Amino acid sequence: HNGQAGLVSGPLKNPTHEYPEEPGIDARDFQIAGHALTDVQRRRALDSMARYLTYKRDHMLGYQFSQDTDGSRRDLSRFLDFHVNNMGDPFDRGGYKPNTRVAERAVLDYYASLWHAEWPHNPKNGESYWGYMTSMGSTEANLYALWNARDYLAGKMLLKTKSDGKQTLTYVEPETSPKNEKLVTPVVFYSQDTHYSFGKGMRVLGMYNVYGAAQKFKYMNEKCPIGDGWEGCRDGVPSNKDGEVDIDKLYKLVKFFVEKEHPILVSLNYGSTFKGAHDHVEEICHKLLPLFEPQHLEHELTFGPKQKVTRRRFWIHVDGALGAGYGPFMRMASAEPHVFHWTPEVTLPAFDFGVRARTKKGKSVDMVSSISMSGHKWPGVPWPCSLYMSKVKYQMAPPAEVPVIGSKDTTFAGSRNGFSPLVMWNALAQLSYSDQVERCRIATELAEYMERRLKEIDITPSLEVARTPGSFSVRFRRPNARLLAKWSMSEVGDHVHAFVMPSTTREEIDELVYDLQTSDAFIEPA
Ligand SMILES: COC(=O)[C@H](CCSC)/N=C/c1c(COP(=O)(O)O)cnc(C)c1O
Repeated sequence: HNGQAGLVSGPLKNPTHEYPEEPGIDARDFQIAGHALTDVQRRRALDSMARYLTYKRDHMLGYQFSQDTDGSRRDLSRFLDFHVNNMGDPFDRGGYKPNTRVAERAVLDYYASLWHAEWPHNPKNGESYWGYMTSMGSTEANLYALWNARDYLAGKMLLKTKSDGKQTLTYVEPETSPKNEKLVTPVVFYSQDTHYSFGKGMRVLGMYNVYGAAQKFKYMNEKCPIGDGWEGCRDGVPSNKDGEVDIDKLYKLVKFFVEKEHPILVSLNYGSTFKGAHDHVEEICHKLLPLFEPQHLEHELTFGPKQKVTRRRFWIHVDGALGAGYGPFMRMASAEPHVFHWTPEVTLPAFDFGVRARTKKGKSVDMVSSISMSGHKWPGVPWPCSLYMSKVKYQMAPPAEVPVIGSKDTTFAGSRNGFSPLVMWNALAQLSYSDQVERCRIATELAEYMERRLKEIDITPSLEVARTPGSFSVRFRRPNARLLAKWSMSEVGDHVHAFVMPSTTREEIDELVYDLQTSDAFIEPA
């Protein structure tokens, strides 16, 4: 239509843009313009979408999205009659009353307990947890972790609680001068297997990884502390073949930047994107703590106006987008096989707020500052959402009390999804810890089954099947585009992965194995 006022033409019938098409979906059925579609037109479009999604749901093996939606439609469709919005801090009442904060807080408490945080949230207790459910996926939770860490490490504003329990904003801004710039410029360490959205977050926040910091602060003319050279750190800290961060190289790089007086931000994967690997969080924390003593542990920063604040100058974040959802239950089963009647193939590393290390003087230090987890991966919420969790003592100052929403707001967004907390709550409320362990057992057995069946496929060249122990991701050589689309495969180089989730079935695996044995499975049509 020409955008003029008055009569407008009907929907365009011949799209001028060549959008990517999906078989079974005709873009022309979905075009909308000046005239409303008839009910028949709308229903035809929606029916075609339902048919398309049904097929794709039943053939989705390529992403770590559980396809079971835990009865959300059955139990929660009535809530689509409400305009819920959890804007503001989840622990405030907030001015917008159609909200589901009580469910959000219950979900946060559930994971705070599983992740060994002090709960319930208590603004007067710096050691107690604080967190919120995001409107985006773990990309938002990781972005928030980077932002929280950056401002904490730079000595920026923090929520403070006065003796009378009232929360005030203590304005702290480091008295930086050019010579002090390094004091407030954190260097971000993460493995090369880290999700690409982490790099997005760093660009948004103007933060530096090892390579960027070496460039900005002109360390490139010094010998890189790891053999790979500075170029070898461009995309993060090198990983091993299983997708876990190389601990020795991480240590050497962190040591280099501690000695340069930078604050240190380390993000560790727990269930990495492609290989489903678990960084050894507890071992890494124990190895790094001596580097942080004493200057990075109790560092006094002089702030204006003439305030001194003691801060840590390191932050350990755990990107548990996938693994923070199952990790607690896998570790429960490993710790008490007699209770759960199953022992996982490996004991996954400790990863949460319960990880502590001892200083040289024997003082016990809590090491993990924040955790992110996607709700739409292991738990099965049918759209992107996540949890961000940290501690009150690290919580950033909100913009001053926000009268318009009747709440302080330390979350990232303005309006916040209030439906996700309800879906998460409903999913969690149906399952006991034993049920959760059973989900892990079934998924593990299916991952082992998939690995075994794929390895039985005798083709040349080999399928190169691989699975990191303890991972639900089975990797193999990339098949043709038709099979990639059929199974929604995620590819890295000339390999793909199939992720086994609680919704995966043996039938799906058998059909995938059949497909991979067809004569053209690895041949692209001319
Ligand atoms: C190829 O797989 C992906 O890109 C998925 C997102 C789609 S679900 C697989 N992973 C997202 C992800 C993210 C980003 O989470 P989302 O924003 O929820 O997609 C953060 N951290 C890790 C370790 C991740 O694996």
